[in-house]
Amino acid sequence: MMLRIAVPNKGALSAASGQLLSDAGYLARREGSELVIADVENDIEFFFLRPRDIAVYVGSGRLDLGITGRDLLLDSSAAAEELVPLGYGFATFRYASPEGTLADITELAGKRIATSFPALVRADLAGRGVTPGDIVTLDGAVETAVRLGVADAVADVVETGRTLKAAGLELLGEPVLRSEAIVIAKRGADLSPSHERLLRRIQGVLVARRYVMMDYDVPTAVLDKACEITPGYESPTISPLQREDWVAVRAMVLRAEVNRMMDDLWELGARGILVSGIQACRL
Ligand SMILES: Nc1ncnc2c1ncn2[C@@H]1O[C@H](COP(=O)(O)OP(=O)(O)OP(=O)(O)O)[C@@H](O)[C@H]1O
Ligand SMILES: O=P(O)(O)OC[C@H]1O[C@H](OP(=O)(O)OP(=O)(O)O)[C@H](O)[C@@H]1O
Ligand SMILES: [Mg+2]
Repeated sequence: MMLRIAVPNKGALSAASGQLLSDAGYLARREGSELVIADVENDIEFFFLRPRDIAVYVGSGRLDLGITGRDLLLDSSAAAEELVPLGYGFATFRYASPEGTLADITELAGKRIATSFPALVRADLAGRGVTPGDIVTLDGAVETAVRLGVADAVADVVETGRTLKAAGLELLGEPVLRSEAIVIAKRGADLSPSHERLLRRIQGVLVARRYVMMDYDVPTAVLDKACEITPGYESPTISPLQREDWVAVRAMVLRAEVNRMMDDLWELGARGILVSGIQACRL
């Protein structure tokens, strides 16, 4: 049977999820409005659904895998679990209250809290032993709830913090959780070879985004030290050079560390240091 995958149809996770699947070699939405597309060549159907509903479909077992936000999964009561963090859609989930009113999360006791994530908030407050006055469940734009007098504080997704600030709210306490886009599956489900293949493709894209390939030449005398700087993903490749007492080294390195590594290698005596992108990989 065709693999069935749930993908966010709009909102903060939609464009990056489409890009990820397209980079992994799957068919992309042409109109941007299709509800379902069949990628016959890869034997996969993609269902474009509301990100909040995706855990429900996957938890029910009707869809094999889905992409959603960690916060949305935790707020749902679906029998679904996180398999792979995807490295985009980063946001924190936080409490906020009008500037200068509350100093600590414990002061939420007895207060009305507006949120689109009632289960997440209930569980978090219960874990802290704080009993709220009421949880006011709203569909969105919860920051406005305080100004309009239906709540004393909010619990919401915060990325830049601009929306909160504009509403005259300030952060309260540390983040409840750090969210990002994730791949989910039905809890405890066995993964078939075709599930595994899709996950390997996605992992391949994620690694190709995070790593680059580094090549350099180094005197044999300092090879060990050079390999400590660039230990590679598994192990660096060492090749002979025509020039005596020198070798060529090739290693995958984290993109974020490239410049520091090049400085260190140069000071060690390495030369001909080249960095190139990884188009795709399976590791
Ligand atoms: N700046 C952001 N604003 C909102 N959600 C974000 C942001 N950055 C990441 N996310 C994540 O996106 C997911 C929410 O998606 P989205 O906002 O598309 O859903 P929604 O609020 O139900 O829909 P919409 O806002 O389109 O009505 C959550 O997992 C959230 O953590
Ligand atoms: O910290 P910021 O960068 O300001 O982003 C966070 C805001 O973005 C989201 O709203 P969204 O646009 O999804 O609207 P919604 O509240 O209707 O879901 C979220 O609910 C916050 O309101
Ligand atoms: Mg939203």
